[in-house]
Amino acid sequence: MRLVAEALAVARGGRPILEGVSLAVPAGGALAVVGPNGAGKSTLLRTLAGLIRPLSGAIRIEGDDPEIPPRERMHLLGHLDAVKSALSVERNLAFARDVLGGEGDLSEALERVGLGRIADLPGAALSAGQRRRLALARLIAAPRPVWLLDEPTAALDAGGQALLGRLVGEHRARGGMVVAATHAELGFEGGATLDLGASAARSGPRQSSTTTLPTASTVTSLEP
Ligand SMILES: Nc1ncnc2c1ncn2[C@@H]1O[C@H](COP(=O)(O)OP(=O)(O)OP(=O)(O)O)[C@@H](O)[C@H]1O
Repeated sequence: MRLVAEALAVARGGRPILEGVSLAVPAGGALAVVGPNGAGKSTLLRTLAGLIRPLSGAIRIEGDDPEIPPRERMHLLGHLDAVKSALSVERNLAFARDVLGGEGDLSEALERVGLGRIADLPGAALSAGQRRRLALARLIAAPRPVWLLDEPTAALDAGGQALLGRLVGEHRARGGMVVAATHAELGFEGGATLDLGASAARSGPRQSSTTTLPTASTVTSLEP
């Protein structure tokens, strides 16, 4: 499989944000999307995820069943971790798994992200880092080949960041693809970078950005 976006142009609120943005992420590949505040990193991820319709351009997953829309192959881990306050941690995960269509074991996923002991706690009681860990559990409980991660280290402690690194490494080793918007160094081994531009916050839409990535054979797992 290969995630491909070609010549994306995206506007928000009637204002052009992205123009001529192309990328390609092969199986096992990782792409860090960087740029200053307002550059359009989240906009790009939301567009890839099918939440924003581009003005022009194309998004596809090569090598996949053409009948399946790309968005159904993607996980978006956004700024808002979408935790339902009244539901327990485990019910939150069950809900997300049902919506996303996964079959992963809930208890295993919660153990993996360090939330096993608070599976019965209501979502409202979670700290910011715990909410983020619950979001990571969704990646495990409902496996999908493309992970779109928006500032994935936000609110995570050192252990949580190491966990994220291991999960990403395992996902890539299985042939999964990762696109991460970030201000931090994520250390994705063998990954590529897409820079949405230094003048982003002040001027017009991002100029054409194209990146290609190493083939899967050159991409190995990520060290924690
Ligand atoms: N709902 C919206 N309506 C109109 N404009 C929006 C909307 N959401 C974002 N924008 C604008 O789109 C531009 C890109 O925003 P985006 O959130 O994609 O940037 P970003 O690179 O992720 O920024 P940050 O590093 O601050 O998270 C900004 O100028 C922002 O004001």
